[in-house]
Amino acid sequence: MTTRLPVPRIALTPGEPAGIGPDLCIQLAQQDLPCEIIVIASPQLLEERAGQLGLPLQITEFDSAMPATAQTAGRLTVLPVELAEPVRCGQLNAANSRYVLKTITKATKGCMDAVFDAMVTGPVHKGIINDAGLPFSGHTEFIAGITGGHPVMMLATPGLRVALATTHLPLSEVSQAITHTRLRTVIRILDHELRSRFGIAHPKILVCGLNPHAGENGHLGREEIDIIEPVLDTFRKQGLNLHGPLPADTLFTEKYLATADAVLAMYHDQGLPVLKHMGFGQAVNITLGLPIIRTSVDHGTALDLAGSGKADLGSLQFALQTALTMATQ
Ligand SMILES: NC(=O)C1=CN([C@@H]2O[C@H](COP(=O)(O)OP(=O)(O)OC[C@H]3O[C@@H](n4cnc5c(N)ncnc54)[C@H](O)[C@@H]3O)[C@@H](O)[C@H]2O)C=CC1
Ligand SMILES: NCC(=O)COP(=O)(O)O
Repeated sequence: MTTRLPVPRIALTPGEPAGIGPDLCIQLAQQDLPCEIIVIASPQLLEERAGQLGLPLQITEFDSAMPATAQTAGRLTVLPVELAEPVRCGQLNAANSRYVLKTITKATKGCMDAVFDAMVTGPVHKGIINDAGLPFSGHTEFIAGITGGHPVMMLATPGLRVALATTHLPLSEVSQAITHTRLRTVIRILDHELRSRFGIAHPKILVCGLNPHAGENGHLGREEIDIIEPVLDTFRKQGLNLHGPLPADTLFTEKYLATADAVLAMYHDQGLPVLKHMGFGQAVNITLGLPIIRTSVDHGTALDLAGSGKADLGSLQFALQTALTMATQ
C-alpha cells in the first residue's frame, strides 16, 4: 500500500496592488500545480484584474480547516484582505500600503503557525510604503522583524547564486555596516543553509572585496585587510571553503564562477546586477536565516505593465518551484 504525501500549501502575496503582482497570480492560476496556492489579497482586486486580462478566475475563500488540495487551472483559493481604496493599474496609492504589509504579515505568521509550508512574495513598491509613513526597507528585513533571525538575501539562477552581506542600505552606509560580527553571521548562515537546504556537502563560496581591486593591498581602502580577511581566516581554520576577498570585477568571470557554489557580495548593487544580467526572469530571491521558507520574484512592480497581459511569469514560477523544493525535501 502506498501512502500519499500531503499536498504542500504555499502562501502567495501579490505585493503592490497597482503593479504586476496581481496579474502574475492570475496567470499562475491558469495552470494545474502540484501544490495548493493560497493568495493573500483582496478578492475584488483579483477579480477586476482577471477581467482586465481577459482570464477566467473562480475564487474560493480559504478555510484552514480543509485539507490542502492541488491547484487546478482557472481557480484560486484566496485569504481575503480588504484594500483601503480602489486600485488603478500603474498608479501607486499610499492609502493601500497598510494592506500590502498586512498581506505579508499574514503569510509570515501563517508560516510560523505551520498553516503554510512556505511563502512566495510578489513585488512591493518600497517607496510608496515609506510615503505612507511606514518604516520598511524590504520583505527581507520586514519578515525577519516578525520571525526573528538574521536574514540573508540570496538570489539564484541556474549557474549562479549570489548572497549579500548587506541588503537595502544607502551606499554611503555600507562600509560602516561591514563589521566582523555581521560578516561572521552572514557567512555562517550562508554556509549552513547551502549544506542543509541545498544539499551541498562542502560549499565553495567566493567572497567579494568591498573596494576596487579588493582594496589594492590597502591603497584603495582597508576593509579587506581589517575586517574581511580576518573573518575568512577564522572560518578557513574551521574548514569552511571560502575564497577571497576577491576583486568583484574578476570574481564574476567564468574562470572563478565555474567551480563556485555561491558568491558573497558586500552590497546589493555589487552582486545583483550580475545575477540579473545572467538570469533576469529565471531567477529567485530566497531569504536565508529565517525559521520559515520565503522565496520571491527577481523583479519589481513593473507598474508600466500592470493590467497589460505582458508580464512574464518566469520568475514567479521559479520562485514557486524553489519554495516547493525547499518545503518538500
Ligand atoms: N521583490 C520585490 O518586492 C522587489 C521590489 N522592487 C521594487 O520595484 C519597484 C520598481 O523597481 P524597478 O527598478 O523599476 O524594477 P522593475 O523590475 O519593476 O522594472 C524594471 C523593468 O523590467 C520590466 N519587468 C519587471 N518585471 C517584469 C516581468 N515580470 N515581465 C516583464 N517585464 C518585467 C519592467 O517593465 C521594467 O521595464 C521599486 O520600488 C523596487 O523597490 C524591486 C525588486 C524586487
Ligand atoms: N533587489 C531585490 C529586492 O529589492 C527585493 O527585496 P525584498 O523585498 O525581497 O527584501
